[in-house]
Amino acid sequence: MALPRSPLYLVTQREALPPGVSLEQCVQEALQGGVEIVQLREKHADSREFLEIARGLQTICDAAEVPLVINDRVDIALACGCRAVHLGQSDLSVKDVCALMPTAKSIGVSAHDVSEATVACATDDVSLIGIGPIYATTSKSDAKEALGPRKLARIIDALRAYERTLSSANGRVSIVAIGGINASNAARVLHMTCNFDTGETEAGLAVISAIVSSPRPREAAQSLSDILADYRSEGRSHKPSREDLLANVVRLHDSSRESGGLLHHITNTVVQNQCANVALALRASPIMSMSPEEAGDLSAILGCLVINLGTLTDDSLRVMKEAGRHANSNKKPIVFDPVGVGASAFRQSKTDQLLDHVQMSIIKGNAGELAALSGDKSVRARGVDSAGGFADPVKAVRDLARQERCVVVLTGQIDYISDGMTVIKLSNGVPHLGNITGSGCATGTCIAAYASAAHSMSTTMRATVPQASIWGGGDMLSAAVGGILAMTVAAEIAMEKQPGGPSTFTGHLIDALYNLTAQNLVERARVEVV
Ligand SMILES: Nc1ncnc2c1ncn2[C@@H]1O[C@H](COP(=O)(O)OP(=O)(O)OP(=O)(O)O)[C@@H](O)[C@H]1O
Ligand SMILES: Cc1ncsc1CCO
Repeated sequence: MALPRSPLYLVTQREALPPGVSLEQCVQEALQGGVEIVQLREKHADSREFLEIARGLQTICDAAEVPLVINDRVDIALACGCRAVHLGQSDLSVKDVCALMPTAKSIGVSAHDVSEATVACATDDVSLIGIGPIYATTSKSDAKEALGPRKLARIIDALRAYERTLSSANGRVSIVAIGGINASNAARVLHMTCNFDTGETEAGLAVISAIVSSPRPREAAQSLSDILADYRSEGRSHKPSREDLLANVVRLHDSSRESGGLLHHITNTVVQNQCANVALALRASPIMSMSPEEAGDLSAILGCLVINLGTLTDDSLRVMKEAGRHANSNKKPIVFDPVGVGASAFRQSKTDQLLDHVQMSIIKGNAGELAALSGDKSVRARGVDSAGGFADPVKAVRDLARQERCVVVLTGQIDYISDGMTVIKLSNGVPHLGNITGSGCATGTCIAAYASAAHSMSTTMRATVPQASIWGGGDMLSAAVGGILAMTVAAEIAMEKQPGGPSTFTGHLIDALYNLTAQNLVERARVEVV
């Protein structure tokens, strides 16, 4: 029986069953809900009891045509006629298991980092690797530090890159993510494991308590199986042309003028007023709220959340995490502006925490900020400003979009936008934008206004990146193009009013944003799909 590639994988734990429920009942129901592999894991049973349970589950799994895997105990697997085992790092080696069980059909191995994962996949004998723990878990007493979905993605990327170097006929190993996964965090895990070339997840989900401890294991399995299905069936849509993009921007512009959304800003104290005025000029409704207590209520009605790191404190980080969590579970877009992230170790480490916790839809920053996010030391930052640029900005935005699985916007004299596949170059704008504080922050507000429109039009406008559609609920690539065009084209119109300096320029800029038409955007757009 071949293993499914990204399976819903149940690991048993009798101690976690609700009172009165037998393991057989639980597994039976879980199989009806869509579980595709069952692993029998018994840490406290004696050998005879273990074998008896294994035989019972083997019968149930055979009837459902689902593979049963025995954790750790090759002797039990041999005795019950099961030819699949799963091994931890301190269990028997793969080589020893192959010697004991030459007829093994499937060997799985647990891994916590790139080195353990690559060692496991170097041999033809391993067909599945379980990577974890992804989140903190109570199901394993000796569990290592939680990896989080971003580290999981990096391990999978490294593993797949390593597989490509293998000259043997090794097939691609199946991967499952394990540790603290449940219906509320599963989509984030799958989002981060999506392969950019196929649009499908590279990993399945292994769960213990989310199914075993549920009073309704069939429904619990079914909801996880439905989430997985979203990440298997999404086809990748075509790369948009310049004409497609501009047509999308026009639709977003018209929609936002008709009914602008609510833009919840968690932003810095320097630009609050300016961003609220920019939102109003674009017919959106701003609300600057810093209370975690109301983040849930706001999330239910908002069009887009803006998270801006400008004057970060531990208190504001708490609000960002709480609002981000709500926005993610309500599938609302989030625009993240990592202002000055490279300026201090404090900002860098808090940003890492935030990105582990919240899936952004769009990240917008100058070169210094984006270089800090991607760990590129070649671009320097000066506080909140950038003191240089990328040697290859096209590659920089594409790579960061792939790393963070979202749309990335690089601002500067030339702006670049990528969803990880397509890169768009925008050359509108005027130098005065660099002479007023917070023009980048206000650009984040412009992008949020178009992202809100994209979210509300998500049923009619399909995203180019399937996984972005899950988190932004709409075409975030076109929204980013719309937001940048709005700011830079309005700035060009403002300059034509001949402002005396940065202060009058700011006034003209708000007026130009207020009077901006879709025709202005299309006629002036200097946009190129690279
Ligand atoms: N020299 C320039 N010529 C044209 N457009 C520019 C220039 N400098 C900035 N812009 C535009 O200004 C907007 C803000 O980008 P910028 O890179 O200045 O943000 P930032 O550094 O994050 O700003 P801040 O920290 O003040 O908020 C972008 O839309 C960008 O296109
Ligand atoms: C100057 C400044 N300092 C923190 S945020 C901010 C606004 C521009 O990013």
